[in-house]
This record gives sequence, C-alpha cells and structure tokens, in this order.
Amino acid sequence: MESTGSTFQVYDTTLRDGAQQEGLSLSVPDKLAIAGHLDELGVGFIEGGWPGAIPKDTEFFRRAATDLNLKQAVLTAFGATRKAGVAVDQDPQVQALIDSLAPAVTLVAKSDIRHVERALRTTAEENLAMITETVRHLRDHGRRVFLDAEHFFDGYRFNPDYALRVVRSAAEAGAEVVVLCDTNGGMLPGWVTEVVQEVSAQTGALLGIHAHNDTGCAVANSLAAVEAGAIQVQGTLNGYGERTGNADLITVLADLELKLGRPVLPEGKLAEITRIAHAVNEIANVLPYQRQPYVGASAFAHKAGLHASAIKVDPDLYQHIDPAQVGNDMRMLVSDMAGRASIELKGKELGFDLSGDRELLSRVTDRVKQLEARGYTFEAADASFSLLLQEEVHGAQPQFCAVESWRVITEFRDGTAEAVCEATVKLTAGGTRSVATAEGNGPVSALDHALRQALLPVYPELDAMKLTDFKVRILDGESATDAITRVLVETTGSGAVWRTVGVGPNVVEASWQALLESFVFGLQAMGAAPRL
Ligand SMILES: CC(=O)SCCNC(=O)CCNC(=O)[C@H](O)C(C)(C)COP(=O)(O)OP(=O)(O)OC[C@H]1O[C@@H](n2cnc3c(N)ncnc32)[C@H](O)[C@@H]1OP(=O)(O)O
Ligand SMILES: CC(=O)C(=O)O
Repeated sequence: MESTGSTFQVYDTTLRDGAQQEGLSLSVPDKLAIAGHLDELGVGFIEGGWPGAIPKDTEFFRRAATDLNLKQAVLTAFGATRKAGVAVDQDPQVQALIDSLAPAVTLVAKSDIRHVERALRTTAEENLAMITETVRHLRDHGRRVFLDAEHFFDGYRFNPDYALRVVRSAAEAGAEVVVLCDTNGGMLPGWVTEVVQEVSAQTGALLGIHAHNDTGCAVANSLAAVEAGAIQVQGTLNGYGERTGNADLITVLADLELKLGRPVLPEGKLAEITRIAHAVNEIANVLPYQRQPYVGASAFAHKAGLHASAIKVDPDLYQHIDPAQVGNDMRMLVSDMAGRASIELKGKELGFDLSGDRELLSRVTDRVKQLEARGYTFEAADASFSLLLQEEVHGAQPQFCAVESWRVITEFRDGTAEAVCEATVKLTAGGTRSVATAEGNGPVSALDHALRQALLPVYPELDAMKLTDFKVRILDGESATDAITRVLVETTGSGAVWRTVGVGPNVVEASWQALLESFVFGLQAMGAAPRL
C-alpha cells in the first residue's frame, strides 16, 4: 500500500538490494518482469536499481519509462548523496537520479559517525550538508525522497546524538520517510524496538525499517520496528540480498496481514503471494526454498502420523493458518512416520477413497513402513505410492506389458574415450513379443531407449513422456560397493511431472524398477488402455 503522510508503506528492494545476492544476476528484461509481478502483488514502491552507477540499472529506468505500465507501485531510483566537496548540481550521480525520471528517489547516507570519518573520509558537518543539499535538490526537481540511513542502529548505539542529527537533517530538508537500516544485520528485535521508539520520540520524523538477516532476525526486526511505529517496511521477495539476505517481504507481509491484523496489500492479493514468489524464483533462476514460511512447498506438508490423524478431524489443529490464504496447499507426506490417517489423506489427494477401511489402511501403513525400512522413500515418489495403493486396493498394478527379461552391457571400444551401454529388453505387449536393443550413454538411458522402442508401437502416448531427472543415493555408505542403492526418477509428460523410486543392491536393478514404474504410471495418467 503506497501513500503519503503516515499511511503504511510497503517498499520492495528486490531489484536493487536483492540483486546484491551472491550468484544472482538479473538482466533488464528480468527486472522488468519482476517489477510487473511486484506491481501485481500491490507493493507501494519498487526500487529499481542505482542509475548512473550500474549501466544495466540506467537502462532499466530508460526502458521502464516506456515498457513498464505500473498500475499501483511508484518506481523508485536508489543512489548516494552528493560526494563530499562537490556541489550538488555538479554531481553526475545525483543528476543521473533525476535523469532516470523515477518519481521517487531513495538516498543512501551515512548515519554512523565512524563511517563518516573512516569510509567517507569527511567531517560530521559536511556529511549533514551532503544530506540536506541532496534531499532539497531532488525535492526542487519534484521528486519524492526517502533517506536510507545506513548503519543506523550501530551508529545510534555508538553516538546517538549524531545519528539523531542525520534523521533531523533529512526530515527537515524534505525527506518523506527516514529509513533506519540495519546494514550489517546484527540487531535483535528488542534493540530495534527500543531504538525506533526513541528516535521517533526524539525527532518526530516518519521512520522506516530496512533489515538484513545476519542474526536470522530480519523479519522479526522488521515487525518489531513496525510495532514500534515505523510506517515503511523495506524487504525483498524471497529474502534475496547481500550475505544472508534481506527481510523476506513475503513473510513480513503475511505476518502483518494475518498475525497483526494490518491489511497492507490490496484486498485479495495475499492469496497471490505463493504464485508470485515462485514466478520470481523462476525469473531470477533461484531454486525455491522448500521451507520458506507461508509459500514454501513444505510450508503446509505434514509427515508425522499423529499430525495427520488430527488434521483429518480439523486441519486447523496442526496448521497456523489456512494455506489458501496465501495461495498455498496442504500436502500429506507418506513415510515410515505415517499412520492410518496419513495414508487415508494421501489416498484422497491421489484420488482414492480409503475412508472407513481400517484393515486396508493398516495393511498399507505396515507395507509402507517395511518398504521404507528397506530404503524406499515414498514422500519423494508419489507415483510409486499411487501404484502401491492400486496393488492393495485392486489386487494388482495396471499391466501394460509382461516383461520376460532385460540386460545391459557396458562396452569400452578401442580408440574411443567413452564407454557405451547397450540394453536389450524382451517383453510382450498388445499380444506381440518384442526384443528391443538400444544404446545409451549410461545403463539407464540404454534401458529407457530399449523399453521405449519395445512399447512405442503399442502405446504411442510414450512419445510425450521424457525422463527429466535421475538421482542415486547410497543408503549404507559403510558397506561401500555392497551398499543398498536408492534411485529416484522424475518423468515429465503432457504438462505433468511424476516421481518413482526403486531400491536394490544393484544400481541398475533399482533404476529399472523406478523406470518401469514411471512408464506404467505415465501411461495410466495419459489414459492409455493396458493391453498385454
Ligand atoms: C549498504 C548498501 O548496500 S548501499 C548500496 C551499495 N551498492 C553498490 O555499491 C552497488 C553499486 N556501486 C557501484 O557501482 C560503485 O561502488 C559506485 C559507482 C557507487 C562507486 O564506485 P567508485 O567511485 O569506483 O568507488 P568505490 O566503489 O570504491 O566506492 C568508494 C567511493 O564511494 C564514496 N561513497 C561511499 N559511500 C558513500 C555515500 N553514502 N555517499 C556518497 N559517497 C559515498 C566514497 O567516499 C568513495 O569515494 P572517493 O573514491 O571519491 O573517496
Ligand atoms: C541501504 C542498504 O541497503 C543498507 O543499509 O543495508
């Protein structure tokens, strides 16, 4: 929610401070796409970058002026105050902020006297003049101005008088909000509460909070500041940012709305937050954090049997909110920690009504526990669990073929650097016996090709299916080559993704199990009729 005066402001800095994360590199089109998502979410301000310092950011603002049709958010340029000893109207970086055409500017300024003297190598008075003159200059050019008071909390604890003079200078010169930054991320919530209350009482300025996560408290510190009176909260989507990141704006917004009862996004937008968090991960090419509060894939995933048995009665008993409020879903995980209720709920998720059949539920629960003790893992292989359920409910898995035998050989050919694998699969499908031989760069790809070759004439649906991931895990490391091997296979087809598991003392045998199950599950999911 953007505003003037003292209405609460949500300020996103994913495109500037988020981009300072190690390994993150956003192109101009990436930034434009993320800005679109942020606007859709309903944040008040989008800090687009530092024009004049980073050429890509200058270009972003140039393109934003024509390509970005923001409906809600105010585009904000970030930059430093004028340099020491340079007239404000002669400082090219200040001019670049004006040239960016952004309607709002956030200036970063030193508020810790030690930084003024040692990093800027200037005097206390000159730093205050740099702040006052730059804020006024930008206001004279019609810009809304915020001031990010860098290292504020450390500075205030070291020399409160100077830190307070920085806040007053900025506010008196026309800065709309002075944002107290925990730049090094070393604060704890109690300290933040105290400082925000004191600064607010001493200066009367409108304050904001910008927290880094080095103590693991960025979200808690942001909430503490808001409860102590800050009217602007800054953060980044998914907590991207330098070192351990910034306050995750997603968690902050959900906490403010759902826990503190403060509607800070336009109505209905919180339910979009999971989708937007994931979309931004995709654009930024960052793996989603499974355990991210509210929006992570595991945020409402239940593994323990006792949890599931209570959830069966009422999901609220083991969930702090209804996942739909943030656009997420509850999931049941099946494992050796499952009880009958977990199996029943997971069955329901997969389309099986197992309610009331106590004997069947106990049998499946026991079988899962025994198989997990041998190395299977069903929480990562829903498709294998679905086939297991079919065996228990209908007496057998769907029979798409009868496999007679399979074998793989690995061959080193003279003069070539790499080994080649060759697989032969003998099976009957559609009333015809086939012997298919195919090569691959490894045993699993050779088996995949041979199985496909044998089945394709009967099941053309296989054309749409593709192996997309293959993971091997040695389960008993101490036994070295005698260890048990677990293989997880991920297959994609017709817009769906499914995972199967195989276990055995032989890695190829374990792979074959997982591969065959992935074919069976995929054919069934695509509606193929089994023909032996
Ligand atoms: C806390 C934060 O995260 S703030 C955001 C930080 N983001 C970035 O640094 C990313 C973009 N940065 C850059 O592109 C470059 O660092 C620039 C363009 C800003 C500066 O580059 P350079 O001039 O080559 O110098 P360098 O990176 O070594 O920075 C030191 C200079 O910045 C000045 N400086 C540092 N902080 C400030 C400040 N708050 N206000 C004004 N000047 C500052 C220093 O005095 C020094 O100037 P000097 O060389 O004239 O003495
Ligand atoms: C401004 C900023 O990014 C900080 O102080 O952390």
